[in-house]
Amino acid sequence: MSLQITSLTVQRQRRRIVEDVSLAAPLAAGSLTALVGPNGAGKSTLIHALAGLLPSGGQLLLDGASLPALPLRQRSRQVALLPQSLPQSVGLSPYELLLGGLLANGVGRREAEARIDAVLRRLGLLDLAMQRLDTLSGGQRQMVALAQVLARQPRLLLLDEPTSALDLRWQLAVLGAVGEDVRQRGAIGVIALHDLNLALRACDRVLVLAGGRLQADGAPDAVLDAALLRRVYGIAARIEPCSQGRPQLIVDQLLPESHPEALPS
Ligand SMILES: Nc1ncnc2c1ncn2[C@@H]1O[C@H](COP(=O)(O)OP(=O)(O)OP(=O)(O)O)[C@@H](O)[C@H]1O
Repeated sequence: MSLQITSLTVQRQRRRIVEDVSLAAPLAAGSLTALVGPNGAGKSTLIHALAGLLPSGGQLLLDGASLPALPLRQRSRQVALLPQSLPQSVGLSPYELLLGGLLANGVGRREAEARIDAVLRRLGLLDLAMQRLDTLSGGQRQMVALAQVLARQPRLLLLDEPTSALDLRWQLAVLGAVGEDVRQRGAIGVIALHDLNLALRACDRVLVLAGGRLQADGAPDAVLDAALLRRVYGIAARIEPCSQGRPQLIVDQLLPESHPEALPS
C-alpha cells in the first residue's frame, strides 16, 4: 500500500494555502510520517485535503487509485482523520461512543467489541471505558477521540496534532501506540506535530512545510538540521545524541533578526 502526492495544491477562500507539494517517494505501508512546520504553514489544510474534506488540485493516489475520486462510503472506510478539536462532551461513555461509531460503519457487534477492547487496552484507557465523556478531562477526551479513529482500522490514518492536550507520558504513549498500529496493520500514518522531539523519536519520515510549500522530506534526524531549523523556524538549534544515543533537539536561542518563512496571516 502507498500514498503518492503529486503537485498538490489547496486553496481556501481563493487563497493558495498549500502550493505544489510533490513527494519524491510515496508514503509507504507500515510507516508513520510527521508533518511539521510553523504555525500557519498549512499542515491542517494539507491533512484535511488528504482526508478529502477540502478540494485540491494535483494528484493523490492511494494504491494507484485517485483518492478524491473514491466514492464517499469507500473513502470513509479507508481514511480516518482525527481533527484538532476535542470531541464534544456528551453523556455517553467512551465504550458506547466507540461501539456506536463502529456499528454505524457496518462493523459486526462481536468484531466491534473485540476492536474496542484491543484499542482501549493499547491506549491504556480501559479504566475510563465506562465513565461519561462529560466527566473526563480535555486530555482524556483527546485520547478517546484517538481510540475512536484507531478502532476504525483505516488504511490511511491522519492525525492533526493528536498530542496537543496530553502530558509528557501520554504524548509518548500515543506516538508509540500509533506507530505500533500502523506497522502491525501495514497502514499509512500521517501526523501533524509541533514537537520535533516526538517526530525524531517516533516517526520514520518527516515532511517539513512552510509557507504552504514542502521544504524538506526524509528521515527525521537527517532532515531536521541546524540550517533548516534556522530557516524555517527562525531559531538557532541543533540535533545531538542524548546520553542514551537518541537524537534530541536542543534550542540555543530565538533569532531576532531572521523570521520564519510562514506566519499566520
Ligand atoms: N477555514 C479557513 N478559511 C480560510 N483560510 C484558512 C482557514 N483555515 C486556515 N486558513 C489559513 O490557512 C493557512 C494555513 O492554516 P493551517 O491551519 O493549515 O496551518 P497549520 O500549519 O495547521 O497551523 P497551526 O500549526 O497553527 O495549526 C493560515 O494562513 C490560515 O489563516
